[in-house]
Amino acid sequence: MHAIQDSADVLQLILDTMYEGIVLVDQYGRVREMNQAYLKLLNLEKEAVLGKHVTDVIENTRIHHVLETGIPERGHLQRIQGHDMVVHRIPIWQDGKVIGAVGVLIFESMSDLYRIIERTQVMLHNESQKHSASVPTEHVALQKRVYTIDETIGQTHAIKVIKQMAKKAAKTPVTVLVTGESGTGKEVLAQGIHYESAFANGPFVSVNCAAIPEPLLEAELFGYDDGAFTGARKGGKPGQIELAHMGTLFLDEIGDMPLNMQAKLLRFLEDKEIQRVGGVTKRRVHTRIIAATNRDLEAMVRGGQFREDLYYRLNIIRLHLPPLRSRREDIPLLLEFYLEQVSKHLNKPDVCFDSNVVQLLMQYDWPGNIRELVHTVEVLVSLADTPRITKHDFPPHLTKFFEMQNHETSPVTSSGVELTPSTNEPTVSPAQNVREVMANHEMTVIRQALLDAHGNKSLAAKKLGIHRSTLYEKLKRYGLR
Ligand SMILES: Nc1ncnc2c1ncn2[C@@H]1O[C@H](COP(=O)(O)OP(=O)(O)OP(=O)(O)O)[C@@H](O)[C@H]1O
Repeated sequence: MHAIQDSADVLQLILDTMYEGIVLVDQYGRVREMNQAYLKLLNLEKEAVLGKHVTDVIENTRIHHVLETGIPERGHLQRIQGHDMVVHRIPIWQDGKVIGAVGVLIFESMSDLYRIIERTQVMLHNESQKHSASVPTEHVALQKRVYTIDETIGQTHAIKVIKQMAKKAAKTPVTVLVTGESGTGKEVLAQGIHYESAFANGPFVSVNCAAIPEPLLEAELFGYDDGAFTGARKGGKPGQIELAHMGTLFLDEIGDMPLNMQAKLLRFLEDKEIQRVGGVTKRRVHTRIIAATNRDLEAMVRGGQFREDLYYRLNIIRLHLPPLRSRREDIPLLLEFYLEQVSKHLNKPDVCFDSNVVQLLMQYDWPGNIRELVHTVEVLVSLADTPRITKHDFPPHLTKFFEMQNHETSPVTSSGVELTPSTNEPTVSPAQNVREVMANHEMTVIRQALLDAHGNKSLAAKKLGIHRSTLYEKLKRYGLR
């Protein structure tokens, strides 16, 4: 890896790595910098934009107004190339004068926005639940629960069985292990259990064990006391376990928890007591644990990467969420639900799917499961030029999937994508089994996503609608780098 030369290189690298479009203009509104993401979206070369007035480069921009007013505009909608995009326009002040402005275009972050909104709702819900202890019960009844088990979408037999089991689990305080591929709804189900359990008045605390660097995980989970380490906050800090007191602790990606932390978690499960890092006293914590993973814990136990005793402690009630491709009848329900949600959010109430689109999407494999479906609906709705979304609006990886299917199926109609399961079964040679075909397809989709993301794995994972750790696993499995 080349050493990064100086701060200018670092800045350029940061700008060009971001997937938000960034434009910098001087006090006269002339473009001084535009990053790769923005250039790619506008389909322009950097040389063609530098020095030009921003109004000659970006449609419907108001960045020159921001230069005049000096007032930032955050989260505004701007129509570019027929699509509504969310932008920030930030003036740069120096010595009491506006010397330029930065425009940030967040053109692919609808799902991020929704996730923030979802989290805020959960936080608000938790807050209101905390305060509700002192208000009359009618107020509690009026509270809108964010996710109940019944609200989660799914009518297939497998899902109905899981919902029934989840309801039973909610009535007990025991540990639940939720398994299933990334994006199948493990956290949604965990929230459903929480809000229907005796812990519902307490907080739902979610910890992603894969997202926290190993050295920080202990302090994050168990908290720390005053002076536990250099830079430790004065007065110490409670850990996530303590914060989940009287509520639910959701340990996501538990399979990624390092062995030494597994031992500490096991001790907590046995004693129900925690000791903050650098602390001497023990604190009793009453919380229900729901753990989740997309990894094969049994294989990890056999391979010595996951403690057997912890596995048995966690695996008291096991709920396995099947991948979306094995419950295809739920796809139209999910499409309908998210179409309504997204079109409301984007203020495009008339948008609908061509019936053929739903039929096609039912045949897609959804490697990123429901998360990928949600993301796809967001992309389709936000980029739709006309109210009726057709197959021509599909993102490239979907079009490619159906082209491949067409290639493998016979006969195909003139439109090329009129596939129905009864008439156009994929022609799979006897030597190939379904698993092989699916793996080949998955490999192609991943390769394409990596190419599209110029090798940036986080971006590729985002495009695929899967978690980064899942992408790494798949790359390893397929020997891709
Ligand atoms: N049954 C469902 N009904 C409606 N939306 C769902 C359902 N299940 C999941 N979703 C949506 O799918 C997305 C992914 O769900 P969730 O985060 O629960 O998946 P996960 O299995 O925990 O993923 P990961 O393993 O990557 O953490 C979220 O946007 C969620 O709202």
